[in-house]
Amino acid sequence: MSFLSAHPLQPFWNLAAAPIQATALNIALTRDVFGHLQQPTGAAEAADSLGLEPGQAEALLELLWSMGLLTRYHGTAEPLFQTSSLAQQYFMESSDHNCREAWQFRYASLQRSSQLMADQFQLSNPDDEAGHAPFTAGGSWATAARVQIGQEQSIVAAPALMQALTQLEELPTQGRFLDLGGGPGFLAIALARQFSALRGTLFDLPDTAEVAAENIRDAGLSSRICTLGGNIETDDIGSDYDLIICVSVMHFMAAPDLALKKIFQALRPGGIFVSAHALRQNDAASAAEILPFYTPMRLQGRFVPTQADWLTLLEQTGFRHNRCSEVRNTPMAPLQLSLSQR
Ligand SMILES: C[S@@+](CC[C@H](N)C(=O)[O-])C[C@H]1O[C@@H](n2cnc3c(N)ncnc32)[C@H](O)[C@@H]1O
Repeated sequence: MSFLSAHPLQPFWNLAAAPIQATALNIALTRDVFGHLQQPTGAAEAADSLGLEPGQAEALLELLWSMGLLTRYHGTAEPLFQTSSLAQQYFMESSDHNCREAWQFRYASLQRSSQLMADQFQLSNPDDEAGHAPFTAGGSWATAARVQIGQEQSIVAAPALMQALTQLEELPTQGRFLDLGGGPGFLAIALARQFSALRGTLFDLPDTAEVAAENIRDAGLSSRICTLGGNIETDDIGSDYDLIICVSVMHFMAAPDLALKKIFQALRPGGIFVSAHALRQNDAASAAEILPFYTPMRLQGRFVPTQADWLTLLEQTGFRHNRCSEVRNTPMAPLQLSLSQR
């Protein structure tokens, strides 16, 4: 089941992610990935022959597969990757149709032109704190919650998620909810507005929880939603919740299995856990919607599991009735909304 079609901003999120795909192709051509993958090869073996770390190779090969440049087979132990007929035809030196140098020339010259254009219009490089993605060094979640994630959540994510949540029959509409890693708080605000018998807690890092508290106060909902500042991995997140919602937060957990156990224990028996995260998909077209945005995170060692691995982890934690549906009109890429019961 999937909720709605893509957001009108989708082509523009894609534009922002296109440099990741272009960089991946440039890496592949520079390191002769297509020459090395003439036979179906696993990521570990490819890593060896390409001089990469196994995790690096896996993330790169999966991204190239989603771009139609590799074919992926299901091997017995791990997926196998082989140069696709398209890459064979256009990106191999030995081919009569080789366009490898042509593409790299255009790539480099358009990159230079883009920089020249920015210089001509005196566009400065955003080098201040607000310009950094918060998951890179120097970035701040609280600044992002106030500005960028604030916009994303209030204008795109919260309306999309509310549309999906209100269609879930099992969603508790009274009692206590927790928005774990809730950022600026607009989803918690929307939830409290929609269901007047729900009271909530928003948990996030202390500086970010303060931003949420301001937004909740501005929305006139301080009596129904409280905020709790802390670290999910080390601090108490409360207990006896009827509903826990967690959107795009697990990527940042060093030990996602332990975070899930904590979530499980914080629910009352029978309570509902709704998670919405980008999960890696099995078909190339779906993977192509997600990987340009999430491959850099994988390369930083962040948690971006496959949908199957996520469902297994939920089950191993003790959650029951786990199921996923897709929400397509979210910022950047579709999210998989999973619903589970303690
Ligand atoms: C990508 S944002 C998602 C925010 C919000 N859930 C949304 O969907 O818009 C990730 C959030 O997780 C929070 N976060 C990351 N690591 C955390 C940790 N260890 N403890 C508490 N919150 C954390 C960040 O502060 C941030 O608000």
